[in-house]
Amino acid sequence: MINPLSIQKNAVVYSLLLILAYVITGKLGLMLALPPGYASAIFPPAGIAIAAVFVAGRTVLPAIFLGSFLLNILVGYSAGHQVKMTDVEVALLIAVASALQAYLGGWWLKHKIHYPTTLDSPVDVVTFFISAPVICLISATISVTGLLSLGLIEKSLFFTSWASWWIGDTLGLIVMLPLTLVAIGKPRAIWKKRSLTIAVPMLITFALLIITFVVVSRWERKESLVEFDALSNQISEQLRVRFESQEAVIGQTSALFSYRASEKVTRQDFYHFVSAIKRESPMTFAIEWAPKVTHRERASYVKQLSKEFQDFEIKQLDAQRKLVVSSDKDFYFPITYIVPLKESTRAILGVDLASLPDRKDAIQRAISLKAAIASPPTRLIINDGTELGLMLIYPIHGTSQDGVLSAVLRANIFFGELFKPFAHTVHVRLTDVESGKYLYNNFADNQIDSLYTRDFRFGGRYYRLDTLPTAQYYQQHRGWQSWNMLAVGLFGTGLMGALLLIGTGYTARIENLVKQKTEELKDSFYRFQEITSTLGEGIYVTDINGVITFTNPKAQDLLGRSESELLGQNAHSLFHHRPIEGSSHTERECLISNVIHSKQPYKSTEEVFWHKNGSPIYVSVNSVPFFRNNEIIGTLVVFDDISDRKKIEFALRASEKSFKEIIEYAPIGIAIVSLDGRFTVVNQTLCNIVGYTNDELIRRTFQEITYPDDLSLDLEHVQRLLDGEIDTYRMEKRYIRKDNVPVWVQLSASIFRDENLTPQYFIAQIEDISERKIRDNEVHQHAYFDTLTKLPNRRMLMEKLSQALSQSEHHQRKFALFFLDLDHFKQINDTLGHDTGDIILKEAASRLLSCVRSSDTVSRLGGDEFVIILNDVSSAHDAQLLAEKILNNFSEPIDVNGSELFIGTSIGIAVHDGDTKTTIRELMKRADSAMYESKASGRNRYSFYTST
Ligand SMILES: Nc1nc2c(ncn2[C@@H]2O[C@H](COP(=O)(O)OP(=O)(O)OP(=O)(O)O)[C@@H](O)[C@H]2O)c(=O)[nH]1
Repeated sequence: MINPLSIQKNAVVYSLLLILAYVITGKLGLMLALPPGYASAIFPPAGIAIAAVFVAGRTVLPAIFLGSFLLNILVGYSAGHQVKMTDVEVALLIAVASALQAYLGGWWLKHKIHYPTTLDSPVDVVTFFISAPVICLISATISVTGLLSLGLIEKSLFFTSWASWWIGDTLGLIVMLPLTLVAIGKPRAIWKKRSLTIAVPMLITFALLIITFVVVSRWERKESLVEFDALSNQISEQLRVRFESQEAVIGQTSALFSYRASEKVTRQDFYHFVSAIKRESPMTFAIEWAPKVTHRERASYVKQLSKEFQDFEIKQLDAQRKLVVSSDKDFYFPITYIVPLKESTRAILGVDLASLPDRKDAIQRAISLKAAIASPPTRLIINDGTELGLMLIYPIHGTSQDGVLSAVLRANIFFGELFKPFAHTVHVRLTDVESGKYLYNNFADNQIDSLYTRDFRFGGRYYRLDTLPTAQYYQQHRGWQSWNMLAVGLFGTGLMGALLLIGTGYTARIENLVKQKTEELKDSFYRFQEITSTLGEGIYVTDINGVITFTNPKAQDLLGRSESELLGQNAHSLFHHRPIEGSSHTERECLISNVIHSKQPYKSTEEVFWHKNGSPIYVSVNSVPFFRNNEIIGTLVVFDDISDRKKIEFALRASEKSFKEIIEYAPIGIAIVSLDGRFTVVNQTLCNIVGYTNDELIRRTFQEITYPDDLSLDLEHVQRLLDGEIDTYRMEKRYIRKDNVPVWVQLSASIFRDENLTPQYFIAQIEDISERKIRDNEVHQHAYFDTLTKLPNRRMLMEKLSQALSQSEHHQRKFALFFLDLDHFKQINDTLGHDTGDIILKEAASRLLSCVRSSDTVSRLGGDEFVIILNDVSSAHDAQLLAEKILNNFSEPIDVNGSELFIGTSIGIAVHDGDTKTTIRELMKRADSAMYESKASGRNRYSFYTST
């Protein structure tokens, strides 16, 4: 919690400090001012004040006002030792101007350069530098105009005063703002740091500058006073001459008395003689003769003088300095002769010189020393009695009358006339050393010390001549070099400050940036290290020369080398210089290292690195170039141990090889068939089965080489496989060999699906079953067909009969069963031989077949017996037609080895009408019995079974 009381207390302390700083730096600044006036090359408080407003705002204005006021009062006080009303007015005026300037300047800077500021950007610093002289126009203009209107500076000095004021404030601001900010500015950390980098160099430069300025300005002042010294000497010399001239005047006058030693010097004599001398010495106000008159002689003396001057009396000054008749004294020195004698001097005739103590003293000394003695500065009796002057008194003794001569000198005239021509350039002060009284003084009130002093002895007294250059002299002889040097130097100091601000700001920023970046880098390095240390992949970083600069623990582990064994080594030479087989490759040929040159990432699924123990490590590698500012600076290589994968690969390759071999050498045909039916992999056995070479076969589809009759069933199965209804199927089918011969095979097919159960391809196993088919056919033939005639045998007949019977019953269709027995066949056999008999039998079978439709069945029951199933018989008539056709056919002779033979057949016909109760056996029996009927009826005929 902030204590409001402590804030107030702080505010008071800060205000006091600001006032103190203002007054002290102001006083110091003014000490550098060139006389006359306020022309200081630097006025630090102006800068402090503006900086204070810039930092703290307008709350500091009262302190600035007070500081300025006190400073100017102090200046006025030290000048005059007492504060006059004008001093107060000036101080108030300047305080208002200073506070206004500080307020507007601080506000403007705050507006342009936001506070808190590090004041280090060139834009801010230039803004400050441009703003400073503009801001400082305020106080200079207001204050100097004020001083002019108060009559404190001459019109002619206005511009130089204004300019030096303005420059002083500007330089004060330029120099002090950075220093003030160093002292109290925020951000504190930055400004505090700058006390060494900015404040110290600036203050040292500042101090050196001031020392140089003081030395140079002293020298310059000395130079400027050369003329003053000459003038002072001139004045002094003239004064000496003038003093001596008065001694001469009095000496010449005394000669009159020596010359007329025995006679009385008459007024006439005196007038004539002294008037000539007086003409030669116009600065002498009057030359007087005052005889010594004793009290006893007083009456006669007065009486005698009264003849010339009515109401003559010996007079003296009373307490009010009024001339009254002298009181009685032992003796008197009444002024008797006076040149010039005019209205103003006539009044002092009769005045007893000895009635005034200082003059009496001089008279006595003159008489005793017998020399010209000057009186102390004294108020002359002439005019209103206020005028200062002195008298040079010379004793006359041993002549007709004793007395004193006195030369009266009016200070204003006597010295003024002398000093007047120098008045513009030199202040003169002439002091009577003994009394300390000034005979002449045109020094200013506040000037005490002189620059030139000379002592004189005149009339037995000591006088001191002091001279001092006037403001005008200074004005005319002012050497601006030192001031200019100081101003330029201060500007340079400010400029140096500015450069230091920019420089230190830049340095601080860079330092901070470096610090921050270092932290970030450290952070990111630790993070990087942390991440990389936990990674399953090996990582190493190389510089542009392929030298390792970083490795992670996994890389060290995989390569079997410690970090120190890896760092600083060339990665390629150390563990990637040769492949498993073949000769070593150079780093330039190495694709991982070549990333440096190609500037493109390189990815390899398989590379070989070498373990320290000499064993190969199979790795996948990702080599990425590192760039900084578009310049490649190295590579980051991430590698992963793929030994496990490699083992599996080897195993797979081996198993694939075995698998291929198995397929290749399998005794059955094996094929991988794409989903659209194309053979993609086939083995030799399959090629052999279908008569195509491997290349020919894999250009074909199974559809192309499937026997057309078998295709639909095959495709049906395939569809069911694809639909997932079945996993495998088996079928016997035929392919068409390359030579167009169908070949029977047994196909076993399955489908391969990926992990998403999406069908990928078919796997087909194909077995050549041609031989089995033939065998089966033969067996079938034997089982169901008669070997001799190739007609269906009894077994087949029975099956066919069964079918016919069921179909007949099902469809309510009729069929007819013919039972045939060749007539007298035994006889043929017996006479012509068994072979002939066989021929007859085959011919009979052939003729029977030629009489029926393909849908009918002709079978040999055995011996010379045949049975025909005549399907779809609409009536007995159909059977009758066939019977007749057969008989007719049999009527044709049979050619056996060139001999014509005739054979007849007896036919028995049983027509089945769909009666479900009738069995095969019954039916056969009926046909058989009908046949017997035909035999019995004479053979070579047909009979229908009748139930009677
Ligand atoms: N050549 C030959 N003769 C056979 C074969 N099978 C049976 N036979 C003879 O066929 C003759 C059949 O005679 P039968 O039908 O009994 O007598 P048939 O001479 O035909 O007189 P009918 O039937 O009364 O006209 C027998 O002599 C059998 O030996 C055969 O496969 N080949």
